[in-house]
Amino acid sequence: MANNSSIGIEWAERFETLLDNPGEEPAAIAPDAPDLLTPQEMGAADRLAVASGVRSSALMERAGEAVAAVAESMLPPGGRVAVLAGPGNNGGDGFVAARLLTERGYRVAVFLIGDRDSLKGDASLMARAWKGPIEAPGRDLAHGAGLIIDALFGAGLDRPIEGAAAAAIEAANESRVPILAVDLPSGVDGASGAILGQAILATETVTFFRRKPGHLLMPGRVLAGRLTLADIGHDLSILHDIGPMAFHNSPTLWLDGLPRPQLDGHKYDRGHALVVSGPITGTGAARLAARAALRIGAGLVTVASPPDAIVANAAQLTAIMVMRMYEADGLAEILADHRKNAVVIGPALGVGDGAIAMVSAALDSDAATVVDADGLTSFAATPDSLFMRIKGRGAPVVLTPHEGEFSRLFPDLGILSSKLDRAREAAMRSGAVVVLKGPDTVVAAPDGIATVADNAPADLATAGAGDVLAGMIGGLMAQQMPAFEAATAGVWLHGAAAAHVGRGLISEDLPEALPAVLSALAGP
Ligand SMILES: NC(=O)C1=CN([C@@H]2O[C@H](COP(=O)(O)OP(=O)(O)OC[C@H]3O[C@@H](n4cnc5c(N)ncnc54)[C@H](O)[C@@H]3O)[C@@H](O)[C@H]2O)[C@@H](O)CC1
Ligand SMILES: [K+]
Repeated sequence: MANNSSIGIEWAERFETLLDNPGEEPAAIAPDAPDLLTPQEMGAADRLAVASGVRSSALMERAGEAVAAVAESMLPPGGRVAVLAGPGNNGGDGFVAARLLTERGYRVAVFLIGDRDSLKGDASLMARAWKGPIEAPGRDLAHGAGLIIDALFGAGLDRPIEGAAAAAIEAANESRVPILAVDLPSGVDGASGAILGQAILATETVTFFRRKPGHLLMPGRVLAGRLTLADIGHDLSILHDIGPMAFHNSPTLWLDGLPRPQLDGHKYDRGHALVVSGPITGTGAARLAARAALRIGAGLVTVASPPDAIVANAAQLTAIMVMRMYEADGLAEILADHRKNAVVIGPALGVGDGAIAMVSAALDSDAATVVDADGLTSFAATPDSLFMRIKGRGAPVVLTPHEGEFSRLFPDLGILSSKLDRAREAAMRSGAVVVLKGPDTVVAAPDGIATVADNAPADLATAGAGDVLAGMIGGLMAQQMPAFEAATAGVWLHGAAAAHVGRGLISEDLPEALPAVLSALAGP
């Protein structure tokens, strides 16, 4: 099916290349290593490392060492550190960091939730290697401390935090002392970024081998603070066995596939994007999308305009063409010209039967289609009819809902706490690539491959920004970029364009910032 993604496959191939050329492999883990491992996958990675001959206690020692190193960067020698240790291996990392920091001249107090004798395995081993006192945490646990190390819960968190652990988290947060979280801020679910009961608000977090989705998804991203990724001895080949399905949205993933104008190329080689305009009262959204499609490199862009809005559109467009469109039949006629190979429909389209008919006409064509905004909301009562049309066509479809539009099309998926799972379920159900927008935009393909973006500045929450994104994705698909890659690249470029503009951003600025962003990506 045309919607299928190739990022997972490409990434797997890159690992093959890395494994075949070990000399080219960087010694330290690249900070933009894009794969994300769920806590379950990370558990598998730990087991695979141990199976390959690495001692589990060595992994924990290195994890504690990485925590101690970051702690040293946060507090001068001689400072007081309060380590909060939990009942599992996250606590074990805390005991290692406590011992190493004591050896390096820090004054360390360890507070344990639970009972030392109940600790198991490596955590028990590391607790025995800690020669200092162990206290039960009270309200004053942070008193006099210059740093708190949060080693309460990490990957093993499996229920809401309450009781003594919740009280310790509350005391730590209220103390205003900087907090260094081990692996995850305690209380944050590593798979979803959701808070289970109560969570640490960390200044910094050290995690191991690869980031977890919870480090990028909200609110986990905010609770984690600055993130350090530490290599604790996992071999990269492990990733090959695990086959991660989620990735941090970064250019590493899609830059090779980003369309570039060719010297011997022609504008007709770069596709023709059609953007459907709303009625006379709502034409600006289509023009924003059209401008974005042109800026991102589509060879030709046309706005299909209802007759009553044609003057408004024509008066404000120059390089972009305008065509008169008589409702759904008119759209079908325009799209019968197969050179128009991508269509963006939905921004300011209006909600109702007219919009349903027009989206259906777009989906009956051969053009790659982006359905956004009113185009989505119009199917709130009949989402299955939308999904049937998507599944019944050959060309790819990208749906770009924000949370509100998403809940109208997929009302039952609200119970899933993970945005990743919501987007994946929606992609599977609809047959489309789903872009679930927000500060942590997730792009998911029907086969389960997904990306999470973290580069959107707060300024991007402005009127019309979604129209620009839809146009960018449509413009990339007009240039033959596959749907999942186009959506992922579009989301990142959208965030980068907003960051380039900075404060005072309005949506009109976003297409205008693309040349600088694209040029920077293209290199010297
Ligand atoms: N497995 C390994 O080989 C390694 C693990 N490492 C560390 O180990 C951590 C994972 O260790 P674990 O799997 O032991 O998990 P955790 O240490 O995160 O917590 C597991 C323990 O907490 C309990 N628990 C879970 N939720 C709770 C709640 N809400 N209230 C009270 N108790 C709760 C569980 O029953 C279990 O006893 C990682 O986050 C990482 O910090 C590192 O040392 C590196 C090596
Ligand atoms: K933690």
